[in-house]
Amino acid sequence: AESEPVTARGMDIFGDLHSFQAVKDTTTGEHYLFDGTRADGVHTFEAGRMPEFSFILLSALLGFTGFEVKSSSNFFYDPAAVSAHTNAGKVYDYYQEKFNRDSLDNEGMKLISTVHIGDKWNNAAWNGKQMLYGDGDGQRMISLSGSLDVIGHEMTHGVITNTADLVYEGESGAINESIADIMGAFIENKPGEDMWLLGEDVWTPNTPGDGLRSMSDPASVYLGGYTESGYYPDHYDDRYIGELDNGGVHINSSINNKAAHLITAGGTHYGVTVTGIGKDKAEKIFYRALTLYLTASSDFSHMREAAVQSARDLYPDKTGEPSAEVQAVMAAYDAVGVE
Ligand SMILES: O=C(NO)[C@]12CC[C@H](CC1)C2
Ligand SMILES: [Zn+2]
Repeated sequence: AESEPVTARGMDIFGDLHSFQAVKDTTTGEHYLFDGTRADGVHTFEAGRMPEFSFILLSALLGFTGFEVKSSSNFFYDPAAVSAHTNAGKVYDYYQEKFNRDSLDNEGMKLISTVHIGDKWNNAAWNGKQMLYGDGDGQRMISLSGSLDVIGHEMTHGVITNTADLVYEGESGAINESIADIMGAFIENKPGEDMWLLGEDVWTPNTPGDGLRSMSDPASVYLGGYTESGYYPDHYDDRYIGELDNGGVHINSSINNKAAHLITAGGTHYGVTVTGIGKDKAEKIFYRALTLYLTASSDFSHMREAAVQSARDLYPDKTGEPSAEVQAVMAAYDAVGVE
C-alpha cells in the first residue's frame, strides 16, 4: 500500500497540543505514527493488552514492536503515543544538533518506541533495540513517555549500546545508568523545572516538586533498604555493594550523577569546593568520554580518567596549569570520593 507523509496533530499526556509528522495510507485512509523526516524514521507503536513480561520477551526474541497506533484522520487520540512520538523527535534533534550524531547508532537507525507496555507498569526500558514505556499506576507514576528526561534517558541507553556498551551490572552498569540520567537531564532542561530531578513530570502526580532521583542532592531521596542509610548514595564510600538491582546500577549511578552536578553547577560537597563550568561544556565532556574513552568494563575510576582526559582534550591546559574545566572535573570526583 502507498503511504504519504502528512502533518498530524494530537494532545500529549498533559493535554498540550502538538503538531508532528505521520503518514497516511492512501488506500485505506488510515494514519500511522511514522515520522520519515528524521533518520530512517521515528515509529511509535502500542503494546496492546498483554503482560509486560510477554511483550518484553516477544520484542527481545522476535523483534516484535507492538501494533500500529492508527487514526482515521490526521488527529491522534492516544496521548501516551503522542508524547512518546514527539519526545523521541526532540531527543533525536538534541543528538543531531549538539553532537552531529545521526540517531542512536550515528548511522540513522530507526527510532522505535512502544507505549502502554503491561498493565499500569511503573517503568520504562531500553531492550537493546527499542524504547518501552509503561502507563504507570496513576499514583506512583503516570505515562512515562510524558517525561522528556525519562525518554532522553532511555534513548541514551541506546547511544550507550552503540558506543561504550557499558556492561549493565556493578560499577559499569552504574556508569551506564548515570550517563543515561545525565544526558536525560541535559536534554530536558525545561525552564522553570529543576533540571537535576529525574522523572519529576511523571512521578507522584499528587506530590509536586519531587522526582524519582535527584542529581543535585541524591541523599535527599529515600529508596528503602538497599543502602546503609536507606537513601541514594552521594559518595563512593557509601556505594551499595549487594546483588540487588544488578549490583545497584540505579543506586550507585547517583554517585556519578553528583559528580556531573558539581562539574556543571559547582558547589561544596564533603568539604570539597568545585567551581561549575556550565551545561554546554559538561555535556561535551560526558559525550566525548562516552564515545571516545569509556569501554564495556569501565568502572568509576575509569569514568574519572575518561572525564579528565576529555576535559583536557576539549579545554587544554594553557599555563602548564590544568584549565578551569579540568580542575572542575578533578575536584568533582575528589568530592564524591572517586580516585
Ligand atoms: O533506568 C530506567 N530505565 O532504563 C528507569 C528506572 C526509573 C526511570 C524509569 C525507567 C528510569
Ligand atoms: Zn536506565
